[in-house]
Amino acid sequence: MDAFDLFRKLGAGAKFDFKRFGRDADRFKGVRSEQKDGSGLLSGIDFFGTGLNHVQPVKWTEEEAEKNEESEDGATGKRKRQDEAKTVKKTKKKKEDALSDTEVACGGQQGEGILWTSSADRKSKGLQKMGRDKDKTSMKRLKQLHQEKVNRVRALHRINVHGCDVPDPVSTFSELQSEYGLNPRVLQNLSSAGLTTPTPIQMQAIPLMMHGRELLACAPTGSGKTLAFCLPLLTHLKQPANLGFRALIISPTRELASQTHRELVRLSEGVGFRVHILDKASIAAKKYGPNSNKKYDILVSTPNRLVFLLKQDPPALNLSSVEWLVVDESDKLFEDGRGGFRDQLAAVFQACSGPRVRRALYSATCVPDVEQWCRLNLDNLVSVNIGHRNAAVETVKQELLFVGTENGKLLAMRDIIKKGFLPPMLVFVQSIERARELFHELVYEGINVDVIHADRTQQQRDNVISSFRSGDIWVLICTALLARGIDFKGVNLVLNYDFPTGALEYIHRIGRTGRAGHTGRAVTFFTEDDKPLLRSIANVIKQAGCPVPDFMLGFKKIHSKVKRQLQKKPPKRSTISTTPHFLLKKGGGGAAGKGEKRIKSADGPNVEKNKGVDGQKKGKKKKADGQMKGKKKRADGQMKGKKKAENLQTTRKDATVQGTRIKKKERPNKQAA
Ligand SMILES: Nc1ncnc2c1ncn2[C@@H]1O[C@H](COP(=O)(O)OP(=O)(O)OP(=O)(O)O)[C@@H](O)[C@H]1O
Repeated sequence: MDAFDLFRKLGAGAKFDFKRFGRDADRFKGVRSEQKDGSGLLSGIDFFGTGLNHVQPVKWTEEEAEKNEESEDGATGKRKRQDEAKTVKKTKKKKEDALSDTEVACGGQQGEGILWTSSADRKSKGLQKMGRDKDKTSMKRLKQLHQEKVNRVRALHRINVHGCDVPDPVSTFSELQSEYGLNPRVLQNLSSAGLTTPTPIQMQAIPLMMHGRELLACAPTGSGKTLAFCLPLLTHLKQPANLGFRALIISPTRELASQTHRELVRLSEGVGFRVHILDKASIAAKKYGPNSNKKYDILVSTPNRLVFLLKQDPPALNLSSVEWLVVDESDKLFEDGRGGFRDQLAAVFQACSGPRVRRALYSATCVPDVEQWCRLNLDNLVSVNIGHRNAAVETVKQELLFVGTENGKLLAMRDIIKKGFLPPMLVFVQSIERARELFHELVYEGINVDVIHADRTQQQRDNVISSFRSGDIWVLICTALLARGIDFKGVNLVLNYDFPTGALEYIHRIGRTGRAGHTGRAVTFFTEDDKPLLRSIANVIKQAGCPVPDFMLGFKKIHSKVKRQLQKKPPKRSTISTTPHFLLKKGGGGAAGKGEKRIKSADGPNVEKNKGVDGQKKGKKKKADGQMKGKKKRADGQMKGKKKAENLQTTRKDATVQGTRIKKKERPNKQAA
């Protein structure tokens, strides 16, 4: 027996993989059988060119083998039959595939003996069907891999999305240029502002808005929501057009509106967009009324001013060209009753009557009411949440401090000042009256302190804000007016002198520090009176990873009705003031502000209703904090003018005021009203 015979015998019955070993078969000059039937295909091959065909017929496929075995069994039964049917189907398919493969492999040259083609040849001739299948599979696989990558990015940045056909998040600002046509000049403005990488909310919300999707976005305080809605607006509008306002942004306070306005102006520098903010109603009516030239593109406003203009006859503003309506601090604007803006918002939505209007709602907190409204009213809504909903920002170190009584608060506050703190500090109180009282207590401590609330004139408010930004004021006492959206760079400490009226207000208040990745600290005083809300605030603190005593978490949960009541009407607290009332009145210090006259705003009664959030008091006679008297004005104890001494009374308090003023002179407050 020669080597060939031996090899052939050894190889008898073995399957030969022609796909893999086509070259070898070629080398050994295999001959193709003329039989078309696959079963005879291999038996016709003379592997070794001996002219003899001793090779045992080879079973065609494993399936066929199985089939044969089954039929030999003679097994019956439904399941078996089903299995058989399946197997037959599979076999048929495989056979077809094999046949077509064979046909391709044979090059269609029948009757000339088998001409084995190499695998390279077969590839080149294209195993078309297999190729197509392969393409499909690889496309599917690629898609799957891409989705996995997108999911990983979202998980990494804690981006949660709900909705269909959500575009992929972007990871750089330049992607916005290449994929969505962001104006290169805007990109340049971004980088000049030092903004290089998008924050998580920007990564996901910007592509969504670029695709024209209506959106409910919820992301922590200081996480860059403003940019997340400003960039898509600028891209969508492309360039200035004299069509009237095409984008509208509503903010709950005048301070926030002007901050957003500034941001838009900065971003669109060099592009030419006309970004406006509603100022005085009378001027606005002329500027934007029916006879205006419509040379404006983007409007930022508080709801009250806007509604005031819309309600004029004829309306002093036309919003029918609006293509994007953005509601910032959406949960605040959806609040109804006192302090809320629901009715005004409804009027604004109605006025944006154009067929192409898209809406986006943003906030750091989200309430079920807003979510439900969005589900019912927005088109193909997508909701985006970054991290946990309604959670405090994790970059703030939060503390709760029991201070016993109202007097205890003042002592604790003085203690903070005495021990030393790093300015700037924001101090929140629950009412305008308490803001004044605290101011008059602290102004004698010799620190740069000022106060802001809705009863101060717009000019005073603007001055206070810019002084605080520039570092002239170190401690700023405020009401809820500054709780939302205001972006003071580098606030180091937020002090909740009065307990917040709920968890959401707490989240916004403490969010004035620890912004854009910076760290901050928040201290919250509490007394027995604050027990009902202690549990929910403690939960927020715990969720952010800060320690809270366990007993607080165990307090009884209060009914949501009680919560709502507390939100609207915080507990009555005894006065902060340590000076008898009659002395304050006599001195005109106005701690209680009793001498103030309430003056109706040009914005109508709603402003009055919403004081503390969106109010500007106007009129011929203005008195802020009871400080202005006739022509002589004092801004919360900081007196100006030549005849300051006239205002000084012979009270202990006024003597101290004088002392404070001397200190103030050492650090002149340029912006003081
Ligand atoms: N991509 C970015 N990279 C770095 N800083 C950014 C980026 N985007 C925004 N910022 C900065 O982060 C700060 C906070 O942004 P912004 O005021 O938009 O926060 P916010 O999410 O609207 O907060 P709030 O809920 O309190 O209104 C701003 O000073 C802004 O300039």
